[in-house]
Amino acid sequence: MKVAVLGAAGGIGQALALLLKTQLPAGSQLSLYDIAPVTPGVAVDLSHIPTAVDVKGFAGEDPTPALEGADVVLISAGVARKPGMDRSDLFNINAGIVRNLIEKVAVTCPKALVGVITNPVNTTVAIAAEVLKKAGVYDKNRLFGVTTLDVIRSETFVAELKGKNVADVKVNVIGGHSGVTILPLLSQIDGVSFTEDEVAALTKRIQNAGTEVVEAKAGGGSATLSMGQAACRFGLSLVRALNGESNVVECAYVDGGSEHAALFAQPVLLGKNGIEKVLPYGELSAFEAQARDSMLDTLKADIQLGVDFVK
Ligand SMILES: NC(=O)c1ccc[n+]([C@@H]2O[C@H](COP(=O)([O-])OP(=O)(O)OC[C@H]3O[C@@H](n4cnc5c(N)ncnc54)[C@H](O)[C@@H]3O)[C@@H](O)[C@H]2O)c1
Ligand SMILES: O=C(O)C[C@H](O)C(=O)O
Repeated sequence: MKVAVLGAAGGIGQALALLLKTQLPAGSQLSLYDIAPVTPGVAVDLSHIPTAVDVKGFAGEDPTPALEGADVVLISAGVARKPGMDRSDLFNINAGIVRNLIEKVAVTCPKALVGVITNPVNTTVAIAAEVLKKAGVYDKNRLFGVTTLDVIRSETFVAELKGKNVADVKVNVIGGHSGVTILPLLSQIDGVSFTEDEVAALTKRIQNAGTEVVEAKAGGGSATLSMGQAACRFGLSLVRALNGESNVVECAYVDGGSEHAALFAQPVLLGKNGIEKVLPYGELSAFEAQARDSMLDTLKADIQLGVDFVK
């Protein structure tokens, strides 16, 4: 099994690479790529950790050597927010970065499962899909926007608020990955109930959690460590499914035939070919149904921006 991380010298990339080096199954290969010249050194550093995961690092303009033979590609290359910015403000720089990297994926490892972390995810995944279509290798079951951070935040905040063991709290988050498009389904959590005020406040906190980190880091970037953990969880789920494990389910932003938008985050069952089945997200409360419906104009506009960028 070979996992490639693109953007591997960055805040997310290094945290993710460390977690993968310690948690990928024995015999896996970890392939790190970044334009930053330090990247081979990051790989040497990780290679001293005693696990049976082989690590190689590549720098420079061309990601091809890192992508050769990759089964899973996780992309966190690009710029991060500073206070006062929205994720959409990253579009101008990150759109071109994702397009160029996916063009290489299309040629080098078109069958890989690809997880896009780079923001604005609502748009960069649309860009990735269009690039893969243009190259004639698009498989909607193999492309994912990584929204796992919204899931782990929801689980953490709910456990904190309700005094639960976080290991017992499971939350699905649907929609997209920015502001009002992030919709945690709090009404469905087993054994937990909320007042209307709690639902409103918690939903808002989860939607603004990225900004909470950006402001706390005060110009030093956005979530990197929690995102490294989230991306590791998602990447390992892809690997487990590729290795034949059953019942691997994650929420992700996918082209899953949603009635709401061309790309929509919801739970998916993962298998050897990526998405095995798009799962229904269940019944919504009145609050959630209203929130879902009112996010759709924003989500569709974000997707269209990506489609237009490639066309
Ligand atoms: N999906 C999510 O939930 C989520 C969460 C947090 C951050 N993000 C996004 O992830 C991205 C990365 O965040 P970060 O904190 O790691 O940023 P960072 O600046 O620390 O790291 C980004 C890395 O990308 C590299 N890079 C830039 N252009 C590249 C290219 N063309 N090819 C390869 N590498 C390239 C840089 O050299 C840098 O090492 C941002 O867009 C951020 O908004 C997404
Ligand atoms: O908020 C950001 O800019 C980064 C990321 O999308 C997050 O949710 O933390």
